[in-house]
Amino acid sequence: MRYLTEIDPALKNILNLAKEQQDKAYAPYSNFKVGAAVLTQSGEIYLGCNIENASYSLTICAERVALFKAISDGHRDIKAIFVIGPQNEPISPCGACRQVMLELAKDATIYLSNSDMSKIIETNTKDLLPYGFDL
Ligand SMILES: O=c1ccn([C@H]2C[C@H](O)[C@@H](CO)O2)c(=O)[nH]1
Ligand SMILES: [Zn+2]
Repeated sequence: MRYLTEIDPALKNILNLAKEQQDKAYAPYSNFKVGAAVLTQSGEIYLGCNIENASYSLTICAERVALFKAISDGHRDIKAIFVIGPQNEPISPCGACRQVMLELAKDATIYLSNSDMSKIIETNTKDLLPYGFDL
């Protein structure tokens, strides 16, 4: 895990797409809008936002939406995941997302950004979930 103060321009473009996706978030309960992007090895990009529900626990996080879109399109080769939140510090994925990423994006590089992309953490699934459950 390391802190980046700048990011490769190609990656920054993808992070920007994730940022735009924050506007699409359906978050009337928390008003906490998160955007995500998933990059496949073949270069395709899938975007996601968080989608909440009046039955709060049914909420799904932005990164799982983006990842499930990629998986449901047949991709099993996830290269990178980008998540951007509304705070001044980089977003931190919840435990459920960490478990899902460990299974579906084992070898991905994960970029976690604050709202203005001035603080970005570069990490991976193992660092995010040491000793995670697997069969
Ligand atoms: O990494 C994260 C952390 C939180 N959320 C969402 C879930 C909920 O809608 C809102 C507040 O927790 O933010 C995400 O989408 N991704
Ligand atoms: Zn989550």
